Amino acid sequence: MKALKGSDVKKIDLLCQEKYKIPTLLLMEHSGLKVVEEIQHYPGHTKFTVIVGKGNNGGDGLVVARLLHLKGFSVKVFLTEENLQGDAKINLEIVKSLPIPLFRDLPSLDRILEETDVIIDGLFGVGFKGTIGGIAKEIVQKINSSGKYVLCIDIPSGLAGDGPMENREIVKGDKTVTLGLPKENLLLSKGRVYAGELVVKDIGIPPELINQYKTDTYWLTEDIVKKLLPKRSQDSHKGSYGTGIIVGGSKGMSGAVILAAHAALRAGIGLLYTLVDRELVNTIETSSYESITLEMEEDLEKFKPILVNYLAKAQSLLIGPGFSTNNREELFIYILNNFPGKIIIDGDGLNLLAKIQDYSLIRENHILTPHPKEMSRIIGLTVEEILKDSINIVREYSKKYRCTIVLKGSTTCIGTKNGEVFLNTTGNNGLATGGSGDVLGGIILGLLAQGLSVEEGAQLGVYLHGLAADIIAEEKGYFSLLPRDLPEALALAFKKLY
Ligand SMILES: NC(=O)C1=CN([C@@H]2O[C@H](COP(=O)(O)OP(=O)(O)OC[C@H]3O[C@@H](n4cnc5c(N)ncnc54)[C@H](O)[C@@H]3O)[C@@H](O)[C@H]2O)[C@@H](O)CC1
Ligand SMILES: Nc1ncnc2c1ncn2[C@@H]1O[C@H](COP(=O)(O)OP(=O)(O)O)[C@@H](O)[C@H]1O
Ligand SMILES: [K+]
Repeated sequence: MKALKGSDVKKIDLLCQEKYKIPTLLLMEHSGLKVVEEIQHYPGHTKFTVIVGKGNNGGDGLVVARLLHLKGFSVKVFLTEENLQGDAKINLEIVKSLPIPLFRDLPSLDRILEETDVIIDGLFGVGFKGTIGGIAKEIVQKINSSGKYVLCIDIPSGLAGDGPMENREIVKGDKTVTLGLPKENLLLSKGRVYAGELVVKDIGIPPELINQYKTDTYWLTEDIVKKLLPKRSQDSHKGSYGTGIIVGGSKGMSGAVILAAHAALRAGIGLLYTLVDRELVNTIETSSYESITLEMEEDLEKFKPILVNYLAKAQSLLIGPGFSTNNREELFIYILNNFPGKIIIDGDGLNLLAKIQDYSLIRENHILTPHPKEMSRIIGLTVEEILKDSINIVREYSKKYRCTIVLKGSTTCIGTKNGEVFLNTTGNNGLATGGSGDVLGGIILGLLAQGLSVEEGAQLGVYLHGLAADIIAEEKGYFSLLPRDLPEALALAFKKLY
């Protein structure tokens, strides 16, 4: 599904009017209807307060107030400004002609909120810019301290639709009904905290317009990833599903390779090699039956001719899980320069990259899979700076390095060399255990071996990894989920998509 920037909303409004002759007043009516439709899911809530700001978000709020009143609910409107314009003004006049109580003085707000079941936030929409101050700031504070159920129209007031999310007063919603298409920041980890449950509602924008409208950010939804599934056929053999190599592991960190190996195998790979230090060979052998274990030699010069043969076997390579960064530089550089296939650089592979600081090693068929701290080591911004504006930062660096970047988190941002960003929201806090990232690397490795491009493998892999965790959590909850559970649950995740 496409995700919009604040500026896209205005452009889409204009296209609706000019190309499809749909007046914005109709879109506003539709928006109000869809918000009310969502409110009706909550029986027992009969008293509503709508907070109305001076823009079109306030106009949507006024439609909601009218429709709730017509349905017989008790509705109060708190107006921040008398002087509304355009469609919002028309809706204010309608509300004024009905017996809906209107309030304007701030001191009355505490009492009104006290008496309400649900607060509907129509203070600011995507037209919000800069910082929040004055009366608006006080209103947001009152909403947030009310303890009442808060439903945000389009976006929580104070949250920017796209771009950097500043630390300031923002409405904390229980639910956000976003209109037409989701706005970029609603899908990021930080924005999701304010949005609460996110519901996307169709407001009558013609599908032709949406299909033709170009965006460079997408929400990874089932319809997108389904198309990326590798094909399997009855008439096939292990050679049909590709070969991959995992280069990783070190003393005390053999588990990372085992997790990645199980994941690659459950992702459908035909043949899997692991390349590890001599002291790990036995451990890997006894834990991963289906993979073939290759032994790394300490003297790189002597090892090179053997290594070249190993590398020639595979289409995809994962380097980094549990690899350690001690004395690995030369081997790392050699592999990056001599493996022509698709490479996933994860964990200590990324730390080596940050240590070596030679980003010319990165090529188009490489995927970097950093968590925010690893990203910070590579690009030199702080974790906070990265999380505040992840979409634009991932876009900038995946274009700059001309590769695919998977910035992991509760929302994972995938940037491609062409500047597209895909946002993934499958997955849950059960994944917040060391080892989950190793499983992700393995899944992507398996998909790349089966012929997916780096862009496709990253999208499908990240989606499946989260979906596997969601499938487990549905039955068993979040606390006890372990990375080792994920490879097995992948089977159900694939089945859900096929
Ligand atoms: N195509 C769509 O998606 C549609 C969107 N509509 C609604 O329209 C909204 C956007 O409307 P607008 O562009 O009027 O914008 P908003 O309703 O977000 O309001 C912005 C208003 O607040 C003021 N403002 C901005 N930043 C401020 C700040 N920091 N402090 C104080 N005041 C500030 C602006 O000057 C403007 O008057 C959407 O979020 C949505 O709710 C619907 O009405 C219909 C169709
Ligand atoms: N709260 C969460 N919600 C969804 N996904 C999460 C959450 N926490 C972690 N993850 C996912 O788990 C994985 C963790 O990877 P990483 O940080 O590299 O850890 P590891 O040390 O296990 O390799 C990533 O894919 C990330 O997106
Ligand atoms: K709002």
